[in-house]
Order: sequence, then C-alpha cells, then structure tokens
Amino acid sequence: MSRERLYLYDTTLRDGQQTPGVDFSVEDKIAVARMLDEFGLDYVEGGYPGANPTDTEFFGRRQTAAAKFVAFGMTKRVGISASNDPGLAALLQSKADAVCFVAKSSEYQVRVALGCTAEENLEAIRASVEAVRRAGKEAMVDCEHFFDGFKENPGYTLACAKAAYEAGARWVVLCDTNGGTQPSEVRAIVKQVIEAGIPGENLGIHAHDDTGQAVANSLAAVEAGVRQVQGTLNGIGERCGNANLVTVMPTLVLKPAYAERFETGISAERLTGLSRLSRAFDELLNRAPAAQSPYVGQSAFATKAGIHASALAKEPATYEHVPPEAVGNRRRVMVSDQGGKANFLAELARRGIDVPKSDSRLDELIAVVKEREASGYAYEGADASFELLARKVLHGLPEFFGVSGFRCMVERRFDANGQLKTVSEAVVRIEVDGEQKMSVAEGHGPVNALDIALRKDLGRYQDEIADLELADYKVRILNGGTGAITRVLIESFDGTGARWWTVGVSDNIIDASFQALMDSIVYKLMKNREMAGLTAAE
Ligand SMILES: CC(=O)SCCNC(=O)CCNC(=O)[C@H](O)C(C)(C)COP(=O)(O)OP(=O)(O)OC[C@H]1O[C@@H](n2cnc3c(N)ncnc32)[C@H](O)[C@@H]1OP(=O)(O)O
Ligand SMILES: CC(=O)C(=O)O
Repeated sequence: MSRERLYLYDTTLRDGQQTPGVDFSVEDKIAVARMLDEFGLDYVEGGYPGANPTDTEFFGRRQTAAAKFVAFGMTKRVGISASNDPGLAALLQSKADAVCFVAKSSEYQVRVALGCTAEENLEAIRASVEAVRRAGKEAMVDCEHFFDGFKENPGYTLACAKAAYEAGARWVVLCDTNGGTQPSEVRAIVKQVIEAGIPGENLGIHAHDDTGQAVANSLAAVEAGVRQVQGTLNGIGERCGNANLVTVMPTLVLKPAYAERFETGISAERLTGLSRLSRAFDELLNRAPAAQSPYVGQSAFATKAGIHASALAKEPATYEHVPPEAVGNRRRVMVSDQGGKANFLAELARRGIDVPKSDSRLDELIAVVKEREASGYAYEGADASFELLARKVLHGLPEFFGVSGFRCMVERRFDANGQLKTVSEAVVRIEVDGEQKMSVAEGHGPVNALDIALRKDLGRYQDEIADLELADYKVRILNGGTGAITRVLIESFDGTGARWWTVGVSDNIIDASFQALMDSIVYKLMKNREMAGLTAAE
C-alpha cells in the first residue's frame, strides 16, 4: 500500500527565537540549520530577514543543502503596494527558497491589531503571495489565530485561507497562535476547511503548547487531513513553546497508526540519532536536557520500580512502548528504595559486578541501600557512590588512604587594602601507607578549600588524581526546620572523559560535601586500577 507524504517544517530558528531566554547568534543558527538539514527535515525556517541584523546576515546565503530554506515575514502593509514594501523586499531578496508569511486570519485581530478593513487584509494576503511567486520562490501562509478566528467568524477566517490558496500558496498553515484549542476542535475545524475546498495536501498545522496539547493538536490535524506539521526542536517557542518535533517525529515514524499511512523524510536509521540531536541542541542552548522528555529524556526508558525491572529483565517490551535504541536512547534500571533484586542485578551487571541472585550478600546490599535512602541518601543519581557501596558490601573495598580529621574556617576580614573579604581555609589530616600528612588550602568557599586540601598530597596516589576535576555540585535540604538534613551530590570527571556522581548526607553541609568528595577520589582510584587491570594494593 502506498503511503502519503507528510512534510516536516522546523521553526526553531524563528518561533524558537521568540522563546524567553533564547537568543541565537549567526553561528548558532548556522549550526542548527545544518543539524536539521542533515536529520531530514523538509523545511527549515531560518528567521525573519530584515527584522534584525542577525537574521539579515543569516539569509545572505542559503543555509541548507537538502531542506528548503524558508524566510518568514508579515504580509505587505496596507496602504502600499507589494513592490514598495521594504519588509517584503527583504524577504524576496533573501537567499531563501521559500517565503512563509504570517497573515491575520481572524476578523477580530484584523480590526483590533491591524486596524484595517477585512477586505484590505485579504488583498494584502493575495498581493504578498503573488509577489513571492513572481520572484520564483515557494509561497506559504501561516494563518495566524486561525482556530480562534474560525470559532468567532468562520466565513472570514476561511476567506483568508482561500485567498492564500487561490493566489498560489503551496501551503496554507492553520495556526493555533494562542495555544488554547483542543484536539477535538482541531479535528473538526480541519475537516470543515477541507470540505470548503482547500485540499489537505496544501494544509499545514502550527500548534502552540499553552494547554500542553501542541503535539496532540498536530497529530489530530494530521488525522483530519493536513500534510505539513510545523514545530521546533525540544518544543521551544513563544510562551509555552511549539509542537515538539522531537516528540512528533518518532511518533510518526514508529507508531503504526501513522507509519502505516504516512511517509516522512526521516528514515528509521536517522531516527536513531534523535536523542543526540535533542541533547546537542540543549547543549547549544546551554541548558540541561529535560530528563522526562518523551523518547529522548534520560528517564524516558528508566525504571526504579522493582516489579518493572523484574519484567524488563525477562522481556524489555513488557514496560517499553518502543525500543530505546530506535531513538538512540538507552534503558536504565535504577537502584533505589523502590527497587528489588532485578534492579540491583541489572545495575551490578552493567558495572561488571557479578553476583548470583541467591547470594545473601545481595540481600544485605539491598537492605543497606534501602536503609541509607531512608536516612537521606539517593543512589539513583549517584552511580559512583552506589558502586563503591556495592563493592564494599559484596567483596570489600581497599582503604587507599585514611582521613583522621579536617577543619574548615570561613572568615570575613579587611585585607591589606582595607577591602572587606571573605576567605575560606581548610586543613585535612590524611594517613597514606602509615605516613601522617597535613594539607592546608584556601578556596573560593569552604567546600572548595576542603577539596583542594584533600587532593593536595595523597602520597603515591597523588599523580593518579591529577586529572580529576569537579564538574557540578548540588545541595538539597531534605526536611526543613531544626532537624534538616543536607544531601550533597557532586559530579566529577577525568581526562578519560568519564563522568560520575557521588553523594554525601549529613546534618552538616560541609560534612555531607566531604563524604561526596571522598567517594569521588576513592572511585577514581578504583576505576584507575580496573582500567589498568591492577589489584587494589598495587
Ligand atoms: C504569531 C507570531 O509568532 S508572528 C511572528 C512575530 N515575530 C516577530 O514579531 C519577531 C520579529 N519582529 C520584529 O522584529 C518587528 O516586529 C518588525 C521589524 C517585523 C516590525 O517592527 P515595527 O515596524 O517597528 O513594527 P512593530 O513591531 O511595532 O508592530 C508590528 C506592525 O506590523 C503590523 N502587522 C502585524 N502583523 C501583520 C501582518 N500579518 N501583515 C501586515 N502587517 C502586520 C502591525 O499592525 C504593526 O503595525 P503598526 O505599527 O502600524 O501598528
Ligand atoms: C505564525 C505563528 O507563529 C503563530 O501563529 O503562532
């Protein structure tokens, strides 16, 4: 059975640019356009040439090889001809293959926001589309406020869409600009538009996520007949964002309800790069990926629950809607107080630790983890601390060095120039190979001073930790008031590119930090030995 073609249109670089806190440079835009082009998107909307110097420069050359490169802008202004409109000229002169106009399609919006007559707006739509066609570019029209306009005055809203279609727009895109429309309304209205004479193969959907329905609305529109879906990477966009293409794409490719009827430019092979694409984009935005993102989040295929882990070990399909590898993600079976033997066995096996299910030491490890979690530890996010604890309970852990005590001091004082300054100092007493050492260090804060002092002189282990660095430090107060407990999580990395998390818990933040720092160093020493195939004593 032949499948119908669905077109994917990305507006990350235009609507995404309207996200609070997002501001792309020209270099960012070039990088994102390349990622989208290589991934197989059909259209990449690059921005609004003429609106700002970044977009004008970006449109100075064509930025995609396979995808159509699209310039966005408003229809010509009322009162001037298309040929005399400088905004329209910037769109036509850009190196874009296609121009997407935003056109008002709500009688109320035309009256209030544009301040022109309904007929003048229709004429602006026709004249703008015709100008783009004369320039030899593909024309499309984003019908702004389409669904709200349709509910208020369907006749006029349809007239706007028809004006665009009859003037030769390849795509007439129905926009849920304020994001309040529900899937059942989208489905019903799209059907009426098609019945009114605009074929589904010329219709698109542009949905905003203000009620968390942007993806559902896009899919409802596809089911009702539209053949172009607009959206953004990771769902960025104005206010609550746009339809998340990182969710839409795998749904269209992997879910039989769509995959059996439609074909997109995204092959199953390319889809395996989806998690990488999503994370690379977050990296470019300098923000942490959302762990619970559908398909690509770190938690998308993670389970803490013992009952789930036990079934997953027998057959992954028991608790996975698609295989994680299909989107380049991975299964994570986590250890915590919600887990049973299956969680622990899976995590231990992943870490190369073999232990039979019937071994009583496994029960002991589970009991210790559950007990420690009850007192504030969280091992699901502290992989290295879990491994140290597991090795200690199952096989014993070597004591590379001992710490007989530490002291931390924070002092606010005037320096030699009479400036008030806060200084932090730490002293750590360590025993290595029977030798007592005392290290003193100053730092930006007490934890930094403690870290420097702890890693200053570890005797024969000192060279081994030279490439150890701390990447992140998180503190959480677990219960308020005088009985508060502090949990510290520390992320470390080394020259091999490995990264690991350790945890410390105490009613004292410095003490909690010290435990996490100690675990990080011990983990590094243990990892070095494993990589070199050495025993702990070597
Ligand atoms: C739903 C959406 O996301 S649409 C995309 C919105 N994106 C943006 O606005 C980002 C880029 N925009 C800009 O940089 C600026 O708005 C510019 C450069 C385009 C225009 O700037 P200015 O000329 O200073 O106008 P300003 O932004 O104050 O107001 C927009 C004008 O466009 C008019 N307008 C709005 N939509 C349309 C349209 N579809 N067709 C014609 N004119 C329109 C408005 O009526 C208003 O005109 P007025 O000043 O005569 O009242
Ligand atoms: C065009 C657009 O971004 C909107 O209507 O939401």
